[in-house]
Amino acid sequence: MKHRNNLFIALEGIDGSGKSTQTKLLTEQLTNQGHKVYSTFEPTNNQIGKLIRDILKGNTKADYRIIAGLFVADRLDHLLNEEYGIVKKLAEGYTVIMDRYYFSSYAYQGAHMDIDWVIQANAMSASILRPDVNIFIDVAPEISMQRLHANRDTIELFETLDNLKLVRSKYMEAFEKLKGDEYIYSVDGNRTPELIAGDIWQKVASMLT
Ligand SMILES: Nc1ncnc2c1ncn2[C@@H]1O[C@H](COP(=O)(O)OP(=O)(O)O)[C@@H](O)[C@H]1O
Ligand SMILES: Cc1cn([C@H]2C[C@H](O)[C@@H](COP(=O)(O)OP(=O)(O)O)O2)c(=O)[nH]c1=O
Repeated sequence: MKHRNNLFIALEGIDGSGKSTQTKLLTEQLTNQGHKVYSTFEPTNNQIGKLIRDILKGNTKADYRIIAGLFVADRLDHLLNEEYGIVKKLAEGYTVIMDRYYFSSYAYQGAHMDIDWVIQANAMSASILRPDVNIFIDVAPEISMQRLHANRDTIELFETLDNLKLVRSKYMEAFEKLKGDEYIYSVDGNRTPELIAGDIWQKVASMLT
């Protein structure tokens, strides 16, 4: 395991698993400890990410293979953009927290097509930047659906119980396939935000110099 002053951390999980909540708590914790933090998310709010969100809302129709390709393109821009790219942010000494990265594609696009194809399609991103740790917030699909319905007006394309169950199983399949290449830390997300944040902080702190 790497011990560094600034890390590249990816948070993963099904919809409603608490990634945004934990990104916020981890950002606060790291900032309090004096780290420079850049927290960001995929799909992005940039041009390709906006097109993806439009498709997810059902406003624009696109074949699932095109959606997979758009996520690849959005991710490469997110890494390489000269203004806001993550490669640049890491070089500037920021710890980068990503709310979703390529494991989201393996799980969500892998639910609709050959997972090995999705992994291949993302090989360039993986060769540019692998997270120091992929943190998987593991929540029962039934619980995350309850959270989404309690807190949201709109439910997106992938947010049905059957799909969340399928996506969770695809995360597991991808973790198993890539366990030799990737560092994966799974945390029980069926608890209070504070308990989950405590486990995540312990893990991250143990990786920092
Ligand atoms: N551990 C938790 N227990 C109960 N509710 C939670 C927990 N974590 C987040 N929530 C709530 O569930 C909803 C989804 O959480 P969010 O952090 O937005 O998840 P994600 O980013 O993974 O979709 C939000 O309304 C949030 O306040
Ligand atoms: C990054 C990524 C997200 N997605 C999907 C997962 C989500 O359903 C949707 C939007 O992501 P997000 O805004 O993170 O939703 P949530 O906060 O509910 O988790 O995009 C993919 O299908 N593939 C990807 O590579």
